[in-house]
Amino acid sequence: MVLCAVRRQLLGCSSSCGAWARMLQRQSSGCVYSSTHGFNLEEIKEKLQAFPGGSIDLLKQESGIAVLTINNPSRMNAFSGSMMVDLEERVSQLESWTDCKGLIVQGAAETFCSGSDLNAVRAISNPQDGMKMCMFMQNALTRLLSMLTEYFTQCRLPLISVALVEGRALGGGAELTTACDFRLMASGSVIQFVHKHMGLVPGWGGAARLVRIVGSQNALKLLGGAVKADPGLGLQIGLADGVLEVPQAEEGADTLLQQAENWLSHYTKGPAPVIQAVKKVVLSGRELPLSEALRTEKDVFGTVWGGPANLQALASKSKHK
Ligand SMILES: CC[C@@H](C(=O)O)C(=O)SCCNC(=O)CCNC(=O)[C@H](O)C(C)(C)COP(=O)(O)OP(=O)(O)OC[C@H]1O[C@@H](n2cnc3c(N)ncnc32)[C@H](O)[C@@H]1OP(=O)(O)O
Repeated sequence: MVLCAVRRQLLGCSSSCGAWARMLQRQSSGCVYSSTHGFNLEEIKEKLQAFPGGSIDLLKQESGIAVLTINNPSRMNAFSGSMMVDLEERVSQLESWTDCKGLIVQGAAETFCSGSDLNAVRAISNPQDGMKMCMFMQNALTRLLSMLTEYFTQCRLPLISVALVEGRALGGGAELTTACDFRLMASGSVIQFVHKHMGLVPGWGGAARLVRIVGSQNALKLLGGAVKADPGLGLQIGLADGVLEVPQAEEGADTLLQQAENWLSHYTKGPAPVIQAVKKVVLSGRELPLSEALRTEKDVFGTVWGGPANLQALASKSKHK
């Protein structure tokens, strides 16, 4: 009890010990949902594994840029239950990759993702199972984007991410694009929140993130109208951060993935600790109250001030006396 009182005093936290303990437990688990929400990770993983098909493949490269591929081409890269479990495990792998700087999320076979596997959706269409799948995917995608919430106040995946959208990103696939910092759309591609046509709204956190990306009016139009956002509209409303030309068959043209890596490398060039610090200070500036954001910035600044990259930069400028 004393510890709670001290912690409350130090942090000005007026919450009860119980709430603080629950928050710490959620914070330490790094997730939005925990057992206090009736969320049992192992139970939902077992249920999702019952719907096999496809995979989520992860390639970690020397450059510090990883490539995550949604791989279920026979189903337009629809997310089977086992792919949802794969995704959570790949996020955990990325969180333990200390040299990470960037991530590109793409789909296999020239398309992005057509959302949840409808066969799985039909089988778990009861409210209880739907809620559990929703909480599972929200936890995984919140960690992927390393969004800061009142429970998840530590950036565990400080990399800069890009959704490389080719073909179609529909439903949960559209939501997955919003769990990346940037979206690069190939010519002819479409991002469409088709949820309304399914009698649904986003459940993987896509609505909350979409409002932050395009604003509430544009989000209302995209969701209310199930609007097909092509690259032109995407650029216009800020949903897309760039448009890539699909390379023709001629030899030597950069693939879409190479174009995306070239684009991302402008922002990930430099030592991993510095790039990771950039993501952390931007995240906290975006999502924390000002005083907390300033404290976080101070703390992150302290991790790079006088560090190897800083000292090397100073040494290289020593001739400028
Ligand atoms: C939280 C959101 C989340 C949820 O509520 O759980 C969702 O995402 S719900 C799902 C939302 N997604 C959709 O509604 C898209 C459904 N698919 C389509 O509309 C079309 O397939 C397409 C993506 C527009 C492509 O159309 P087309 O080019 O005509 O190809 P096919 O329709 O023949 O598809 C090829 C093949 O792929 C199978 N497929 C496609 N999408 C899915 C899917 N989401 N789930 C399962 N299977 C899917 C489709 O059935 C075809 O298979 P075969 O019939 O065996 O050839």
